[in-house]
Amino acid sequence: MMLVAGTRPEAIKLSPVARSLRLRGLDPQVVLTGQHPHLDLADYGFGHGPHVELECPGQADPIAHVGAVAAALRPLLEQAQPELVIVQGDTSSAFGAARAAGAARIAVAHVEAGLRSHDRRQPWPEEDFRIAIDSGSAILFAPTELSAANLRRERIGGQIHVTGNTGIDAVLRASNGIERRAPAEPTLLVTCHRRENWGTGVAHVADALRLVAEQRIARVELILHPNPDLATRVRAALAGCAGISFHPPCGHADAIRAMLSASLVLSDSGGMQEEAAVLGVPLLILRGRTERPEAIATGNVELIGTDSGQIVAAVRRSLAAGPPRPAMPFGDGRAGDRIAAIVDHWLANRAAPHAAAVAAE
Ligand SMILES: CC(=O)N[C@@H]1[C@@H](OP(=O)(O)OP(=O)(O)OC[C@H]2O[C@@H](n3ccc(=O)[nH]c3=O)[C@H](O)[C@@H]2O)O[C@H](CO)[C@@H](O)[C@@H]1O
Repeated sequence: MMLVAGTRPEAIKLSPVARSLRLRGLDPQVVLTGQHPHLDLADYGFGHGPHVELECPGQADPIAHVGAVAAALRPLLEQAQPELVIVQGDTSSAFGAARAAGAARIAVAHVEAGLRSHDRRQPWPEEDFRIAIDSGSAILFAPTELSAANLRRERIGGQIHVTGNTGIDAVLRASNGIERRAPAEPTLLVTCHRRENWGTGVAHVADALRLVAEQRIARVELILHPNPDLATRVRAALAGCAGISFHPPCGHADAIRAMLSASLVLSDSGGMQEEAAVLGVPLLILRGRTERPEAIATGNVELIGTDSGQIVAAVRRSLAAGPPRPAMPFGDGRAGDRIAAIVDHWLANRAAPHAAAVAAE
């Protein structure tokens, strides 16, 4: 069996699966596509095991990257002949791996299946990629009942299992022993990387952050993305603005520590919406739509978009409100164990027809 990951969030969300599979004696072959080059798996809870590198760095054109990953993975699949390829989420790495497996007639299991914003342009290309991965998967691990309902509505052919999101396993592990620490002065933690925000979105967010810092509404701590082009763009948009500190991308435990030390998080990240709900940290989503209405329903997370006036107003409102309570709409932290048990069962039953044929000879 093979696990394929390309980006930081895939490493974070596949590490609980890898750990639970290993505990069952099912040692997956780990393949890194290289979408986030120099991804150190140990920074994201994956441990130091052996892995194969495909050396396909992320490209400006995500469709081209899908093709590159599929082409690079295909010979490896032909040689290793895994029974199952496990992918996670909605990246070009995940879709490229799923396509290569499909072409080689190898079954695909999709972790975090069924997330839908119901708008193919927001987020693009992720909504397209996850729909395509789901439609070709034999096993679909839906994090919530709502994501399973999305799959049933689309009459997806594979087995659907509601397992919880493995990101919750990861955040509970990473936050173990880290206390929520209210900062002495109001502090915003900011991340912004979604493709639909690369143009005017980043500029509007930058305007809002400049206002927040200049009017001393809060201190701004901005974590840059591993994509160097994007990091340069964000830095340039905020150049010369006092009250804003830039930080390089960090490991998962440090990211969780930063969330727990902030008064408020502003982000277009998907995983941080799930984490904010669990950690009881308020988060404003810098996007027009979300595929995680469960996070909004907790009251800890609010969808505000990228209009600078609305961002500043929402920051003021949120800072004035009391801190929210932790909420667990995405699972109980045991998704990895459930997924490993289902994979184990699937592998055993898949082997049955062959075993029966051998026994009959
Ligand atoms: C459309 C959409 O929502 N798609 C998502 C997208 O991922 P995303 O938007 O969640 O991606 P990021 O924001 O990059 O990562 C977030 C994670 O990184 C941690 N973090 C952050 C800064 C840092 O310096 N160090 C860190 O460790 C942070 O705590 C959190 O755990 O792809 C995933 C994979 O397929 C999907 O699951 C997922 O639906």
